[in-house]
Parts: sequence; structure tokens; C-alpha cells
Amino acid sequence: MAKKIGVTMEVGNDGVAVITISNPPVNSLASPIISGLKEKFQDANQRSDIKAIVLTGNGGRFSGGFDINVFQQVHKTGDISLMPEVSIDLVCNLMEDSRKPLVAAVEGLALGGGLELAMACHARVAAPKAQLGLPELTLGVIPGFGAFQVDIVRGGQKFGLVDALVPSGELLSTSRKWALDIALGRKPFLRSLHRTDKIGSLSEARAILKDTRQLAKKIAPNMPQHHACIDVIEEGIVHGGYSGVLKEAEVFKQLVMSDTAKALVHVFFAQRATSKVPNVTDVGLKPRPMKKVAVIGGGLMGSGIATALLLSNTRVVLKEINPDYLQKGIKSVEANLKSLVSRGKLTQDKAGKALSLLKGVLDYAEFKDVDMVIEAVIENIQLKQKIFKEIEEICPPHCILASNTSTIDLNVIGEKLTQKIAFPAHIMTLLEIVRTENTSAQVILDLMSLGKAIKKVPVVVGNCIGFAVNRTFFPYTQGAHMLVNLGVDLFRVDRVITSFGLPLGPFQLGDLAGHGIGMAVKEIYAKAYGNRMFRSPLTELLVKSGRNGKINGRGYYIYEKGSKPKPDSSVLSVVEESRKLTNIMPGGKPISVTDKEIVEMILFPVVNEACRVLDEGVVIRASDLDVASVLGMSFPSYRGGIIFWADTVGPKYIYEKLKRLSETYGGFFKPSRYLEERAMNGMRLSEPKASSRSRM
Ligand SMILES: CCCCCCCCCCCCC[C@H](O)CC(=O)SCCNC(=O)CCNC(=O)[C@H](O)C(C)(C)COP(=O)(O)OP(=O)(O)OC[C@H]1O[C@@H](n2cnc3c(N)ncnc32)[C@H](O)[C@@H]1OP(=O)(O)O
Repeated sequence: MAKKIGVTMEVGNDGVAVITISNPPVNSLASPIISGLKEKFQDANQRSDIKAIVLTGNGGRFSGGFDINVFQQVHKTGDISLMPEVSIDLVCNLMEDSRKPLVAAVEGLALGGGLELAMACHARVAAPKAQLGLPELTLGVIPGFGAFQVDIVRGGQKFGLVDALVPSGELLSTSRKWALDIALGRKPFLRSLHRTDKIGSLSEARAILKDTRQLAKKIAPNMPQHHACIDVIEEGIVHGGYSGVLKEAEVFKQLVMSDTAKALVHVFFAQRATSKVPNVTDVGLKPRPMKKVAVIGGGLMGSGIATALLLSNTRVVLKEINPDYLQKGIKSVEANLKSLVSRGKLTQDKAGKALSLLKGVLDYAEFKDVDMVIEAVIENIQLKQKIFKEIEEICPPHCILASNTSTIDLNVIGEKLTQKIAFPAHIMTLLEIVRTENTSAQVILDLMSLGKAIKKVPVVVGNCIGFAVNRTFFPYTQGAHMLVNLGVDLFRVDRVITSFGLPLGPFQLGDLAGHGIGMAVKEIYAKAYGNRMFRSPLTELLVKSGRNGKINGRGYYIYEKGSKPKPDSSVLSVVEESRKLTNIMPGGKPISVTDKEIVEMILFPVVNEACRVLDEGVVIRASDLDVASVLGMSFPSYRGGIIFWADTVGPKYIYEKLKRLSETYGGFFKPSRYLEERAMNGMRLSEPKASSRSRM
């Protein structure tokens, strides 16, 4: 059924006009909605039978904000005129300065422009679970409907953003009465843009703005929108609310066209596109409920997976090999839940309920009626094969057998099985659901549904060593090791990469993950991708010197409780030993590189491997790999993800740079066929492939 888009107005016998926004699923402020609002507000202000106005949203949601599809159109066409020039006309003239009182009845959510419309009203009545927010910064823009000109931009009744909280069933009636009370002078007729009672002196304001500018420089050095917010707030404080709204519209227009906005809007839609899997989500299948799930292995990953499942109200059977390990695993789950409670993310009551769904076992007796088994033991192929062979005899036919492996080829784990199996890999925000040629569409759908239930972002990927993320990023650490063996300071490498936007540089990341893991899987990668790997002895030497990483307080950095990691200068002797063994410094002298070259020598090989991932069809679409790089490797979202960023830099430039580097430093930098083809033909890396070669 076609969705109903528009703005309606119903006038009651009480003389109150209820104006309702309708644009499923989130009542976004698309062009027809904005013109409909202008028409209804004009009409309501002219009609003598209307004393007051209530604004609300259809379907239990007020409004999810301005239509982000318009941003995407502007980015595709470069035509900024697609953006409505409405701030002053709609928000100021027709709402703020309306002769008749306007009350917002807010249910569900009021985000971005949705919240700004509510703020332009003369009062706001909300239902208890309403979500209020200004997420524009996450899209690379700023609120463009005057939010920053209202002197209360924080949520909740306490700060005056919401005047009353009432149960959903009383929302409209309370809002109507509130609007009438304002019309009859029984409640104040407050125009936000005119309010200055909460603004201090100019000097006080300027001091706060100065500190805020310092903070913005620190937390968002690479993004313009945070600094732009401060500029428009200052404009409003110094020159008044109306000037501030005009400044917002002007700055909004500039930011919409910024690279940051293009990247963040791309990631917004890319993340939602991952839910669309051809021949899985478009063939009428329904996901099956996962009522009871077994987790084998109560270590860091197993207990984390068990915790996520329990929080989604799933019964969990946690199996370990002996009572000590089992007790440790259960304690880890308890600690995970306790940490959520202490951080205010979970009530004590819900934590108790979640824990009541957990059962620890030492054998497979409880596996007879499980809907799924997730193996989360150490990365040992024989052990994994043995476990799956054992449980295949016991589990019911419909049961999904899954592994948490982040590296091992699934066909190898499952080679001794007769059953069809599927394997979700790493559980973080990103959930790579890895499919083999044996995995049915139904199982994929079940896993996608379970992934969403445990608040992850599922991305369906093909089967190869490292799957999508770890495969794409294996050159990340190796490029850094090459630079250090070429004489570049390792702490400088980390600083440059964090300045680029990754939260941790490659060396600090290695400390965090633990260097033992890297060594355990090194041979698996060498067997699969050896012809293009840089083999560095640095990790082995580091571990041999007693430095396993954060886990034992020392790696490349020193880790002391309560303080930030400190570079460990004593590690440089280990680095020197590695440099002697690799002996790759030209003429025995350290190379001289710029910061830009450090970024290129580390991330261009990653782009190169990403091209091979696209070429082999390991992902359905390039934007899935962007999402996977952002959520799985913390690649900066404001650069759009690994492929989006590479297309911004330019495939030809990357290809030529890699070609020159490979002539100097060897096969690690050798451009892939996919990259060469696209560079030579002037094609973007994200353009879908013509051929259908795929691992899916
Ligand atoms: C000549 C030119 C002059 C120019 C001058 C400029 C003047 C200014 C004019 C513009 C003023 C701008 C005003 C405002 O300040 C700017 C904004 O409002 S920006 C948008 C702010 N809102 C958001 O960021 C919210 C984004 N959405 C979400 O966070 C979530 O979707 C949700 C709302 C919390 C709902 O979450 P879920 O229930 O999980 O659902 P999904 O996320 O899967 O979404 C479902 C479906 O809806 C689509 N969608 C969601 N939000 C929007 C949106 N704001 N616009 C369009 N579409 C939206 C989403 O893509 C999904 O679609 P599907 O995948 O199902 O097709």
C-alpha cells in the first residue's frame, strides 16, 4: 500500500487546529511536508474559527528531521538549490511569530529539524519515552532551523525544552488544553527566539565560546561542523536570534556541500543498505526465532557473545571444559552486566533478569533443543573441527552451527561436517555474517535478525581468510612495520595515523589486541596472501623481550592503571634488532618521509587489498565494505569508509603511488588488477562490477 505523505489539519469544536505530519516511517521533513506545513500554518492563522494550534506527527513519531535523501540528491547533482530556503519563512514568520499559540505534541522521536520545529512552537508536551535530539553533526551539518538560537538546547523538562510530560493517551488532549490556555492568557505566550533570560553577559558568553572552541579543536580537529556551531551561536548572542537563524541557513548551505557531509551521509545510507541482501531479504522469507542459544567457550569473546544474547532476552547455555573455566566464564558475564549497570546503561532489575537466562554446563546434554550454537574457543582448527563433529550428532536438525572465528576458512572448520553451517564471525558493533556455498538463505536471514536483536550491524560477507575487515586491513600493520624497519619512528607513525582519524595507531592497536594473537594467525595469512605480505620479525622480538601488550602492562607503550599509555623508549633496542634482521634501510640509513607519505604507505595497501575483496565478490556492494571498515576497524566515518575515501583521493593517484612504491620496496605495494583497471579507465572503485564472480 502506497505510504500516505502530507500534512493534514483538523479543527475541533474547541477551536484548536491539530496539524499532523505524515511521512512514514519517520515523518521526515520532505519537500511536500515543508510546503504542507507552510500552507496549514498560513490557513490556521487566517481562519477566525481557530483559536490555537497543536502540531504533531502521525504513527507515534513526531519527526525524524529533515529528509536526508535531499542531501544525497544535492551530493549527487551538486545542485544546492534542491535545499529548501525555508528557515525564516517557516520557522520564524509562520511559527515563532504566529499570532495564535502553537503547541507541539511530541511522541516517539523529535530529531534534527523535527525537534527544531517543536522548539519553534510556544510550548512542548511530550510522552515519557520521546527521544529528543540534534544529530545533525553526525551528518556533517548543523541544525538549520534555528535550534541554536533557542537558549535551551539540552533536552528534558529540567531545562525547559519540554513543558510537560504526560502519558501517550493524554498527549493530544493536554496539548489542546495547553494551547487554549495560552490563547486565553492562562499560560505564558513564549517566543523562544525572543527569550534571552538564560543568556548571561556578552563577556561571559564570549569566554564560554572561547573554551568551547578549544574543546572542539581537541575532539573534532578534522570536522568543520563542530566549529560552525559555535560561530552561529555567537552570531545569535551578539546580533540576536533572527540573525542567528539567517547565519545558520547560510552555514548550513556551505556544510551540506562539504566532503565531511558527503562522507557521513554516505555512511548513513550505506549502513541501512547492508540490510538488503539479494535472494535473502527479497524472497519473502521470515526469520525464525532464536529462543535458546548455546555458546561454547566462556573466554573474552564467548562471555561477550553470551552477554549480548542475554540482553536480547535469549536463553543461553554456556559450555566450558571444566568447572574452573565455567565459573570464570559466568563471572565474566556477571562483570559485563555489572559494568552496564554501573554506567547507567542497564537497570539492576534487567541485569538480574538477563542473568536468570544463563545456564552453565560441562557437557552437551542441554544442546538437544538449541536453535543455534556459537563456538568461541581458541583459534585452533583441529579443536574447532572436533567440537563441530561432536555437536552435529546432538543438536536438532534446524540448529544453526556457528563459529566466532575471525580468521580461519569456514570450509576448513566445517569440512568434517555433513550439515550445512553458517558462521557469524567477530561480534562487535559490526557482525560479519560469513556465508559459504552451503549456507541457506533462511540461515542468513535468521542470523541477520539475531544480529539486529543483539544491537549489532550485520554485514553479509563471503568466505576467505580474514573475511572482509581483517582481510582488508592485514596490510595496515604490515605497512607500519615496513616503515619502522625502514627507520621511521614508530611513535610518530602512531601519531600520524591518529591525526588522520583512526582512534589508535597500528602499534598501540597491536598492544591493545595483544601481540600473541597477531603471531597466532600470521602463518594462516602467509599461506593465503604470502606473495604480498611484508614479513617483519618485530612482533616476535617484542614478545620475546616480555612485551605482550596491554595485557601484561608493556608493549610498545607502558600501561599503568589510571594513566594514559606512555611510549616505552626502551623498546627501541628491539626495533633496532628488527632493523638489523630485515636490513631494508637504503644504504643502511633511515628513509625520510612526510606525514602524508606515512598515511599513504599504510592505507594505500589497505585500499589495494580492499580492491581484491571487491574483485572477488567477498562483499555484496562497495558500501558494505565502507560500513565494515568504519564499524569493524574504526576507520573515520567522516571520511566515508575505506572505498569512499579512496574514491575521494582518486584511484589513479593511488595506483600510480603504489606502482612507484612497489618499484622501490617490492611486492607488498604491487597494485591489484582491479585497482589498475579502474585507474586506467577513470572508473570509481565503488562502481559495481560487470562480471558476477563472487564468493557469496
Ligand atoms: C537555495 C538553497 C538554500 C539552502 C538553505 C538551507 C536552509 C536550511 C534548510 C534545511 C534545514 C535543515 C533542518 C535540520 O536542522 C537538518 C536535519 O534535520 S538533518 C536530519 C536529522 N535527523 C537525523 O539525523 C535522524 C536520522 N535517522 C535516525 O537516526 C533513525 O533513522 C531514526 C529516526 C532514529 C529511526 O531509526 P530506526 O527505527 O532504526 O529506523 P532506520 O534508521 O532503519 O530508518 C528507517 C528508514 O527511514 C529512513 N530515514 C530515517 N531518518 C530519515 C531522515 N531524517 N530522512 C530521510 N529518511 C530517513 C532510513 O533511511 C530508513 O529507510 P529505509 O532503509 O527503510 O529505506
